[in-house]
Amino acid sequence: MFSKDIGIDLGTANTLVYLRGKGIIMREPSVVAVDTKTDEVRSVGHEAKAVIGRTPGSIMAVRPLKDGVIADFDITANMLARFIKKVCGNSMFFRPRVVICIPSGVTEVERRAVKEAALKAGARQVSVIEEPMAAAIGAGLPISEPSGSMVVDIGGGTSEVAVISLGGIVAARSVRVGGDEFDQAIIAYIKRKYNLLIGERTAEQIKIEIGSAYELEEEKEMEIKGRNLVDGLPKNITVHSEEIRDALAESLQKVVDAIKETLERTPPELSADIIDHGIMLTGGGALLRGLDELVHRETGIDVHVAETPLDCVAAGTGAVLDHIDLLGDVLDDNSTHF
Ligand SMILES: Nc1ncnc2c1ncn2[C@@H]1O[C@H](COP(=O)(O)OP(=O)(O)OP(=O)(O)O)[C@@H](O)[C@H]1O
Repeated sequence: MFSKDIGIDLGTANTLVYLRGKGIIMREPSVVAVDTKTDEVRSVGHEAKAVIGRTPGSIMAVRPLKDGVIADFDITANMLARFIKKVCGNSMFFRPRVVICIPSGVTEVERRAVKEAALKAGARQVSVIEEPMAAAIGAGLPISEPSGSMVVDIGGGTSEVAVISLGGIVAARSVRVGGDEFDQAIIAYIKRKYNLLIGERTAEQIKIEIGSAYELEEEKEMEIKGRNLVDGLPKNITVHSEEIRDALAESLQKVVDAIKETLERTPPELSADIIDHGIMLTGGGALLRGLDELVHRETGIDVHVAETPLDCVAAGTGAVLDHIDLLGDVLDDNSTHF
């Protein structure tokens, strides 16, 4: 009754925390600012993201998870601990039970490492849930029924495609392509075409403001600032949505290919269900304009975008906490008790 059970979506781009009975209570970028002289963590989340690309020599903004894997374990553990403290307060009197969702590409060693980090941060019991399963539950798909559902979760570091039936993953594919690669593709394009160097934050802004996967009814344009590689001076240019679509095409094709490969490996009865129910897109990448249309054109199947794509995974971990009796089976069975 007093326990603060929490669900955590530990993503490469964002970390979200769900508090049982309350809903999502924290959304922060998975970024840590570290003082390289003392190895001290200065700040995490929004505060740390604001300094990316703007840090003085001794302070470095790090993203401890990259491409769907934990690039720096100690910093990930530190970040997780700070986030858990933030939502549970400093008093660890009522230590939380934690359901944590991690990218499905992580190794067994990393999975154990994340559990350990959560325990070190004060959790009483830690269970892990696969990302596409959490996304499917969060998007409201009928995962427990004997009917096939397809979910495509496009995050920062990875895109996960899965077909789920009877509470289990029947076919799945994970590719290390997501919002980060889209941003890098934009940086490379602008550099090649305009000799202009832009930062990751600008590239993400361009993607969100004018990026698209399919022709737009009304094409858009945006003025951007960067550093001219010819004379080294700051420069403004105007970019158009058609150009950004070109820049993104190759990366998007990798996501489409992963969907097609998963469909090819799906048992025929479940394929029939997917044709009836359509494909569900979740994760921040699902917000890219026209992505549903592109996937529809390429597969011939109806595509739906989840209502709040960025929240699906966290909402899914929360639903498991709220209905542990019904959904507990989707957790890995060897939860770690302290
Ligand atoms: N409106 C938008 N259009 C396109 N991309 C967006 C939009 N809003 C957010 N994104 C992108 O979504 C990504 C973050 O999505 P999300 O929070 O689902 O990832 P994550 O769960 O942290 O990553 P992963 O699943 O790889 O661990 C970022 O790359 C961000 O730029």
